[in-house]
Amino acid sequence: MSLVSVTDLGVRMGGRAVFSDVSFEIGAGEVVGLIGPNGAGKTTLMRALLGLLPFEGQSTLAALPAAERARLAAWMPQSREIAWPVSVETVVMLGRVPHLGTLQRPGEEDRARVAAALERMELAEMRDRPATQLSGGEQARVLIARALAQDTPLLIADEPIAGLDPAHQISTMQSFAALADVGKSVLVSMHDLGLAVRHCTRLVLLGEGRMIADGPPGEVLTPERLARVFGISAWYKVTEEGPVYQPLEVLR
Ligand SMILES: Nc1ncnc2c1ncn2[C@@H]1O[C@H](COP(=O)(O)OP(=O)(O)OP(=O)(O)O)[C@@H](O)[C@H]1O
Repeated sequence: MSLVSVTDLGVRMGGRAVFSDVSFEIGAGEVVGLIGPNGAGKTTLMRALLGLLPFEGQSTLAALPAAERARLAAWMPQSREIAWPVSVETVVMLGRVPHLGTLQRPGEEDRARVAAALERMELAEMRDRPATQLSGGEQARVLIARALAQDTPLLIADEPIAGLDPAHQISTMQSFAALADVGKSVLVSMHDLGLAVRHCTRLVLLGEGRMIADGPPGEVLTPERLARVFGISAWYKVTEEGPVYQPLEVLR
């Protein structure tokens, strides 16, 4: 079953095409890493498929009414600023809004989902602190927890691990894998190719104004593509500890 399908998607901005003819589907149980150099159009692609900006082509998600879309997909944008001095728990509870009727107060299930998301992102002890007083990485974890609490079949996250310490980068990617294990899916943009190879079931590579590749990580990141698209070389090996991918040198 496909959770989202985009066909011939294209976006123009500032009078030029950011990308065109992008087509892919995300099924249940996938962690799809969206990779590509700065400016390749990763954020633009995510916003377009959510219907947050004008595009050419089709997106099944963008075609849905807003309320239905919020129950199908949680969106974690790149900007991390939490503007209001409300508690961590209150911010995470906002993830439950799509599940509440007008003027309906959160119930037992909502509180349980929020507690699980706080636990998952190791925020339980900070639940009463004003979110604005947390560090940048802690605020990012609060927003990931909010997206987890939304409890949607699909989570779309724009560079969620940027700025997190190594332990929280790994545990966040493991949280995404755990979602996939229970049949949910994640579309996650990221620059850390090592973590992408290790934790994503599939990679979509964006560059040169189009989708260059879509497939298993080891097949997408060939030395030729790495050199052409990112201008780097890398060392890759499937070890007893899982796949290890280490960027090495700049080639240009
Ligand atoms: N509002 C805008 N007007 C004009 N051009 C824009 C606008 N927003 C983005 N762009 C351009 O679209 C291109 C893609 O931007 P986007 O932010 O989607 O890239 P990205 O792959 O997410 O980059 P990064 O890895 O740096 O976050 C860039 O060249 C950018 O300059």
